[in-house]
Amino acid sequence: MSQLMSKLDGVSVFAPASIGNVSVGFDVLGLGVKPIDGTLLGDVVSIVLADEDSLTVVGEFAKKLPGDVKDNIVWHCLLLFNKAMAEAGYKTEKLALTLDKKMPVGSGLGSSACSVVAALEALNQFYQQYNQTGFDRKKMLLMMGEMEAQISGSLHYDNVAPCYLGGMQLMVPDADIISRNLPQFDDCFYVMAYPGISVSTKAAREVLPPEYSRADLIHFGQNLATFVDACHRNDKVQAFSVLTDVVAEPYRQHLLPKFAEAKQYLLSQGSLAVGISGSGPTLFCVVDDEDKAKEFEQWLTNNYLQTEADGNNYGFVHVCKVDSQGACVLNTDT
Ligand SMILES: Nc1ncnc2c1ncn2[C@@H]1O[C@H](COP(=O)(O)OP(=O)(O)O)[C@@H](O)[C@H]1O
Ligand SMILES: N[C@@H](CCOP(=O)(O)O)C(=O)O
Repeated sequence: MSQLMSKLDGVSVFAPASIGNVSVGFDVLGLGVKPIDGTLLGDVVSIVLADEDSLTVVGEFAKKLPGDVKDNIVWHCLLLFNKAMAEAGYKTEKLALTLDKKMPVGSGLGSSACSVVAALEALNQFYQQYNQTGFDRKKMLLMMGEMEAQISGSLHYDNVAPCYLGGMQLMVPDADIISRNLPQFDDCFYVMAYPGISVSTKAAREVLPPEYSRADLIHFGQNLATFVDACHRNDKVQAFSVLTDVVAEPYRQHLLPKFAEAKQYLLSQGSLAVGISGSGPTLFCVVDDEDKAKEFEQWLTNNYLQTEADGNNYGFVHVCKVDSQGACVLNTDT
């Protein structure tokens, strides 16, 4: 073991928060985000060689996760990764995993995706460094999608893809590609307001209607197509002018106290767009002026945060920019 340990002390991977749907692309559009003040908004998974497989959960939101670590999605990621390694004929080792759960659960910030991506990428990085085995981008995305589906009840890549790859990701119906990067607007700020209450993704999917009208279908297709076209032409005004959600927001906003009032206020004050991040309750607001972003951060802190049933307030607001890097290995001294 000591000879093996000297070969590789361990690996830590950070996976960032993301905005699922971005209003116009239900289940098919997602954006990785990072706070401009350097806060690590995302989960970290660290791995070292051990005598037994184990998972330890630490961090601010550890207590919100299942008590038995075998119910934690990170544990399922280890099982899935080991199975894939065996199928590929690669050797695996006993590992001690630590999840630093920095992300609130049921927040609309892609919390489960952060854990899934950090875990699978940490395992992949570990084996790439340890014995030059592991998987390519496509296999990794497929495993990430499988884990996200297990936890949320349906397959959607709009959190795992931007969390893993960074930037704005558009899911394409081609099993060889899965996701394509869309050009983004470098001068835009995304003010992310997590009110501190939890909304389960599964429950927020169940409130959606099973069918949509022809008018909604046309509206949806036109908004998404116009947004994608505007991103490619670097036309910020056009892009954000069509950021309207006809699929989820009308049916979910009643789950988000004060969302409608906050949206109305922020749009009246010059925000380019306001929407529900993922399935909520986090609100995102787009602006292209840093002072305005900070002004909205303060307003949302005063007006959008809520008190949980236990009397605590777990909410926060961050001014973010696009995270173009996605999941990354942290230096051991980070
Ligand atoms: N590592 C983990 N991170 C997040 N959720 C987890 C994890 N492990 C298990 N869970 C469970 O998965 C569910 C995730 O809920 P979900 O609403 O999908 O969260 P989010 O929208 O924040 O990704 C919760 O019931 C949570 O207890
Ligand atoms: N497309 C999904 C996104 C869920 O995101 P989360 O951050 O709430 O897990 C949906 O809208 O259901």
